[in-house]
Amino acid sequence: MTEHLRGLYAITDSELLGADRLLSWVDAALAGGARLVQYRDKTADVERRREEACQLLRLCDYYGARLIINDDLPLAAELNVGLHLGRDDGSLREARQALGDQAIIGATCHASLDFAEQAVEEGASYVAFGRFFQSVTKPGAPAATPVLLEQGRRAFAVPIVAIGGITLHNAPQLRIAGADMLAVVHGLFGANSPSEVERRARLFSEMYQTI
Ligand SMILES: Cc1ncc(COP(=O)(O)OP(=O)(O)O)c(N)n1
Ligand SMILES: Cc1nc(C(=O)O)sc1CCOP(=O)(O)O
Ligand SMILES: [Mg+2]
Repeated sequence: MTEHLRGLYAITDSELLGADRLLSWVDAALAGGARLVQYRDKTADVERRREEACQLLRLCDYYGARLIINDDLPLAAELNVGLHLGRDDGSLREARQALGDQAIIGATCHASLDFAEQAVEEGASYVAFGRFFQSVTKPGAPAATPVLLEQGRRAFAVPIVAIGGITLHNAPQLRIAGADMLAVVHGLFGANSPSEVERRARLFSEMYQTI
């Protein structure tokens, strides 16, 4: 499992990527080296969500990457994939029990080492800190600073994910501060073509081969 928890973590956004773009933009991110894909769809259309998640799972399988579902434990359990939970998205312990030992389960920790400690205790596979920069996708997310990544590295054995406003320009400082994964929405998918998404994904991924 841990070999997937290093490098680029591509997160979809239902407002940014309509149904016409979702698969080809994610395909490009995977072709560029993304190791995890999070399906983050905030709509209530259960059937479409299930269908899109199945299609994304097939793509992830093809590229040897792993799929994570945002917020929705029943869907993650149905597809036997990973799950990301925020502070108000339900119990990590229950999710771990439902999905089993091998599932990748991530937890939002904002800028709090205490939240991270609790998440690790409750069975999180990785802890996510952020937002590190101004985010187009989630402008109201609480702010964090890169020193938190250094502290998190020292305190926890699980991989550390950085999120929030990450671009090719500002990512290296997070990589250097200790982020195992860079979780990116707009800085990856806010592009006009799949070839541009693939180019960005390749450059994010190369940060984990060269530093
Ligand atoms: C990798 C990663 N980190 C943080 C989040 C944010 O989760 P949450 O606070 O539950 O907010 P929503 O994404 O549900 O709007 C995430 N999704 N992924
Ligand atoms: C979904 C999410 N969670 C965050 C947090 O800080 O917990 S920031 C964020 C948005 C990430 O999108 P972008 O890469 O476009 O900023
Ligand atoms: Mg959530």
